[in-house]
Amino acid sequence: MDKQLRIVVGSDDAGFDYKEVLKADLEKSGLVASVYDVGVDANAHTSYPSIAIEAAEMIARGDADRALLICGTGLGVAISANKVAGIRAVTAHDSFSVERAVLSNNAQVLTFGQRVVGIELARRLAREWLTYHFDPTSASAEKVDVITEYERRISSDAP
Ligand SMILES: O=C[C@H](O)[C@H](O)COP(=O)(O)O
Repeated sequence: MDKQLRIVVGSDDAGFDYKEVLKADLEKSGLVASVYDVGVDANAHTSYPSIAIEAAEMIARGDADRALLICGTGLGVAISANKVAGIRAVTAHDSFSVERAVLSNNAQVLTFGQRVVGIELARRLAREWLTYHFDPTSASAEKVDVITEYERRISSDAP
């Protein structure tokens, strides 16, 4: 099951160093089907919303399963990814929150802040993240459904 995951990684320049380390870890893990990098590249300065929206849209289109996004705090990429319909993105810098982000919230996007969390903790959390899979028959599913239903309602109400 783990091998089926298609992961998108992305960062702004404030998260570039962590993005490169975490991408290499994912590629070496043998636990993911593919890793796709939406940037930034070294010396690039694309802002965090553009990167996060591109990654989130890949998930919304069904081209990827999850995204791991890094900026200075992890907050800007989470806010931006959450603007894409159907996307649930969270910043989580502790083990329990990473677990619950998947098992409670079915969050497809995990974000870290390079200026907030140490690299070894970030690497550990990313490894743990891969081991969790949302159970659509769990008691948490109906709560996530409320979010999905709200999104459906507001998009059908839109002029
Ligand atoms: O959430 C935003 C990020 O932390 C970003 O990397 C830095 O943004 P700023 O340069 O606007 O502080």
